[in-house]
Amino acid sequence: MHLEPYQTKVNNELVHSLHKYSDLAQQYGTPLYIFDEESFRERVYNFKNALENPYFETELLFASKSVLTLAIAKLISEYGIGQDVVSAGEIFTGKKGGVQPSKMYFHGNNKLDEELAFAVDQEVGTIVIDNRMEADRLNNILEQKGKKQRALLRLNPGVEAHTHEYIKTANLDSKFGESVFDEKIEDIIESIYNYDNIDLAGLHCHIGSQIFDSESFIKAADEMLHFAQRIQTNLNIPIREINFGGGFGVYYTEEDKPFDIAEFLPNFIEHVHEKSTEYGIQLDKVTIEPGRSLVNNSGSTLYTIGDIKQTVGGKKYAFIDGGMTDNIRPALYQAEYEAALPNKINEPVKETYTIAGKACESGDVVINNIDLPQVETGDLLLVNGTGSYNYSMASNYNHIPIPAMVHIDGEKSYLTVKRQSFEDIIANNIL
Ligand SMILES: Cc1ncc(COP(=O)(O)O)c(C=O)c1O
Ligand SMILES: N[C@@H](CCCC[NH3+])C(=O)O
Repeated sequence: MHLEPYQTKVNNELVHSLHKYSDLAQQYGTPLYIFDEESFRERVYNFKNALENPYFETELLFASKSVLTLAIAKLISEYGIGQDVVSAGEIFTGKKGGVQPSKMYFHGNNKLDEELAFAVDQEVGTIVIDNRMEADRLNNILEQKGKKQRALLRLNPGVEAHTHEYIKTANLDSKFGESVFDEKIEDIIESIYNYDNIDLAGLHCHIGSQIFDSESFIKAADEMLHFAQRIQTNLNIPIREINFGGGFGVYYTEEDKPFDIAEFLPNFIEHVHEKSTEYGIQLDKVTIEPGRSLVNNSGSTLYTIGDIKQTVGGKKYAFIDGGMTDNIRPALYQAEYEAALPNKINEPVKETYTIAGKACESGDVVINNIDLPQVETGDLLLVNGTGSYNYSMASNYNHIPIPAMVHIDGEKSYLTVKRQSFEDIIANNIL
């Protein structure tokens, strides 16, 4: 078996600060979600820079389903980016953290009446209508309140994105949006446009998540612009904004080859400009709403190794004090991660381990077969690339408390989410 030098297994962005981790573990305990503000700021800056252009207004929105806490919401508002929300809960948290509702885009395939009413009352800037029934319900709510609401319609452009089945969103049977291939699509758009209380500003699409083929985004843009031309020509309805969603792939392991956003986005914007000019569409605004690619590699999770077990079948387990309750992705999507032992960073690789969590579930494995130096009880294990869809998908299965979260910024660290207590877990129980 050939084992590579240990350091190459570590995501570059976090290598420089490996020495900090034992201090953080001492101060905050483990398991611990760690969020690096410096790299997040840098990514926001790169995205914003790459969107600048002389043709139309652009806005960067953060898909807050990927991770949302009051502290993250505060950063979003400080960095002047908008928020993609998918529930009244996300609107509530975003606003509490300082995001202006006018900078929110409200998505979701079954927004409840209460949620729509809440969004309208909070003066959420844009509601992304998912389907014809929702448009009808929204208009009724607006009529009752005597209000007008800016909206986009979510379309499914039918672009095939090569990603995990569960995180594809634009195949023909997707539950999201209305299809451009629906024979009633023009009627649907016309009736939404004609509602007195809905200001239909344009269209939205999102073709899936963790996508590495930049061509898929170009194809989706072509489809959307072509469709916008059809709507403009056949219905005389102007499309002023297109929101192209998120979905840019990120690095988890060596198999992932993300494209460079700073290179891709200016070309994408240029392409959108050229195509919209060719089709005679006067776009005022273009929006994108990445989640994962803004935060994933700013996040890591620090665990403590507990027991180590050699099975009769020959597998060597190193158990951690967390697992699928703080990171469901390996169990849900066979997602892969890299990890390191911060206190043994210079030691040579010794053995292959399976990193398993403590939940009562055989599938509670965070990393299958990772080569590490000799792992001992009490070692710290740092799993990289957990900044998105980890905290936001955490659960209390087995009544395991959700870990604390700490933000680091250079030498500074501060707690942003307290570790759950057992009392917190049963806070809503009634005896
Ligand atoms: C509508 C919408 N926008 C944005 C996102 C963010 O995706 P990602 O985190 O892959 O950038 C998602 C999630 O897939 C989504 O459903
Ligand atoms: N939660 C998924 C992505 C879903 C994106 C939201 N539509 C993940 O962890 O990869």
